[in-house]
Amino acid sequence: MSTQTELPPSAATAGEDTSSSQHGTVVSTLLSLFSTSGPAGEWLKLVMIGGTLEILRRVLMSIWRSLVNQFWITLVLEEYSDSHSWIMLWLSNQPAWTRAKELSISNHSLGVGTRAVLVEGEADDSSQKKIRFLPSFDCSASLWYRGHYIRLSRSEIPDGPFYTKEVLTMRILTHDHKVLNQLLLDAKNAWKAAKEEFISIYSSNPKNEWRLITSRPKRPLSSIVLDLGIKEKILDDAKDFLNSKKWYAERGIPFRRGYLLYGAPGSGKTSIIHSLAGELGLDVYIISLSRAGLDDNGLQELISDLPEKCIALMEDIDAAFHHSINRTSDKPEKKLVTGDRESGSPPNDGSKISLSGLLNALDGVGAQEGRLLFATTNRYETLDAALRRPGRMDVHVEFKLASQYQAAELFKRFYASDQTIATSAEDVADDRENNKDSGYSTPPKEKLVDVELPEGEKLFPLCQKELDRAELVLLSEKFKGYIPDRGFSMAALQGYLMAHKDRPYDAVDCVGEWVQEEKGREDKVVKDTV
Ligand SMILES: Nc1ncnc2c1ncn2[C@@H]1O[C@H](COP(=O)(O)OP(=O)(O)OP(=O)(O)O)[C@@H](O)[C@H]1O
Repeated sequence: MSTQTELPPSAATAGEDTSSSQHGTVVSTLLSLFSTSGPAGEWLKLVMIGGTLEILRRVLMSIWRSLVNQFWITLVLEEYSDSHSWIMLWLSNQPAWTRAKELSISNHSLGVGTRAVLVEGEADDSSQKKIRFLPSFDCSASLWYRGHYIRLSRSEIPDGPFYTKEVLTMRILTHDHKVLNQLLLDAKNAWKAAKEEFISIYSSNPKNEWRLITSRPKRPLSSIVLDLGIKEKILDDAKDFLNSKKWYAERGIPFRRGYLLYGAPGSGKTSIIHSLAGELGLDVYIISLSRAGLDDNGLQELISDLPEKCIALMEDIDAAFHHSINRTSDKPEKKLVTGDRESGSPPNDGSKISLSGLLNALDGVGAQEGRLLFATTNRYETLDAALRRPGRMDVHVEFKLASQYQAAELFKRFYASDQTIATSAEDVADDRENNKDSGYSTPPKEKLVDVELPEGEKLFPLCQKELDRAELVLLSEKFKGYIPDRGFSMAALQGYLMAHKDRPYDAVDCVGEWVQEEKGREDKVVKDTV
C-alpha cells in the first residue's frame, strides 16, 4: 500500500512554475543589483570576482599538486621518530640548510650529544656541542642531494592538549624511491657514527610512547670499581646472550634475559648498567613503574614496543609496590608484593601497577624478544619469589658496600694520570694472578711516569704533587687501611675524594678523621631511630 499522495498534474506544473519563477526573480534581482552602480552592486561584484578567483586558485592548486606528485616524492617526518632524528642531524650538517635566512637555534641533542651548548667562537671544550642553526618554522629551505633538488619545511602540530611536535616535510625532485632510501641510509649512518660515543636514553610519555629524552657520553666500564670478577660476569653473560638468538629459537626458549642487581645504595648498580649499555652498543629504555598514570595495560604496551635489542631498565623495582615505605627504613617491611599478587589487585598506595600486571608484561606473549632487562633494588628480600625466579630474573648480582680493595682502586682511579690508568689494566691481570687468595694488594712497581718537565710546569696541574705509579699505589694502600671493609658505599667514598679532588696527600691525611665523623653520625642516627 502506497502512502504517496499524487498531486493533480496541473498542481505539480503550477508548483514547478512557482519555484522556477522564484529562481528567475532571484537571478534577475542579482543581475539588476550587479548592473546597478550603487554600493550593493559594487559589493556583489567584489564577492563574485573573489569567489571565482578562489575557485580558480583551488583548481589550479590541485592540478599543480597532482603534477608535482608525478615528479616529487614527499616525505613527512614527525618529531620523536628515529628517522626524524637521523634526518635532522644530517640536515644540521648541510651548509645549505644552515645558511637559511630565517633561523631558529637548536640545542636538541638528537640522541647524539649532551644538551650543553657552545657558541662558535667560544673557548672550545670538546665535552660540549655547538648550537645548531635551523631554518625557522613555517619557512622553507632548499638543498641538493646527489644531484636531486630537495625542498624542505618545518612546521608544528598539536601533540595532545598541551604540547606540540615538529613535522619536517621533504620534497625530493625524483620519482625514484631508491633516492629516498639512499638519503635515509646516509642520514642513519651519519647518525650512527655521531652516536658512537653516546648512549641514548628513552623514557615513556603519558601516552605510553617511547621518547628519546637524552643521550650521555659512554662511561668506560673500567671506571666502575667492583670486586674482581663481577663486571666480567655480567658483561660476558650479556654478550653471550646477545649472540645466542639461534640457540634460544632452536630450544623454544623465549629470547629474553633478566638481571637483578641488588644491594647497598650508592654501590654502582645504575652506573654499571649505563656503562654496559655503552659497551654493548645498546640504548637504555627506562621503565618507571611508579610513573603517575601508568597501569598494567600501559606497561604491557611499553614492554611490547621495546626495540629488539636494548636494555630495559626498571630502577628500584620494589618502589612501585612500596611508595609508603621509606627507602632507608630499617623497620621490618611487609611483603606487600606477595600480598598484592595473591589478592590480584593493585597495592593500596596509589600505584596502578599490580604484580601480576608486571609479571604478565615481562613474559606475556607481547613481551619483546632480544631485550635485556635490568632491575635494581635495595631490598632484595621484599621481592616476590615469582618476580625473582629464573626466566624473569636470570642473573642475580649483589652489590655490597665497598671492600678495601674497591677503596684502594677508587683512590687510584681518582688520582691516576691517563697513562697510569692504561698500564694498570695490565697490572690488574698480574695482580689477580699473584693475589688470588690473599685479597688485593699491589706491591709498588717501577716508576711509569718519568718525564722531564720545564721548571714550574706540572704533569698533573690539578694535583698537589705529581704522582708516579709507585707513590699512587703506596697512597692508595694507606687510604684503604683507614676504610673499614664494607663500611661505606662507593658513592660515599667518591664524595669524600671529590672534596680532595686535587689533593691526594690531604685525602690520605684526613681520611681517618672523616671515617670517625661518619661513624659518629651513623651511630647517632641509629640511636635516634631506636
Ligand atoms: N662501584 C663503583 N665504582 C665507581 N663509582 C661508583 C661505584 N658505585 C657508585 N659509584 C659512584 O657513586 C654514584 C652513585 O652510584 P649509582 O647510582 O650507580 O649507585 P646505585 O647502586 O645505583 O645507588 P641506588 O641504589 O641508590 O640507586 C655515582 O656517581 C657513581 O659514579
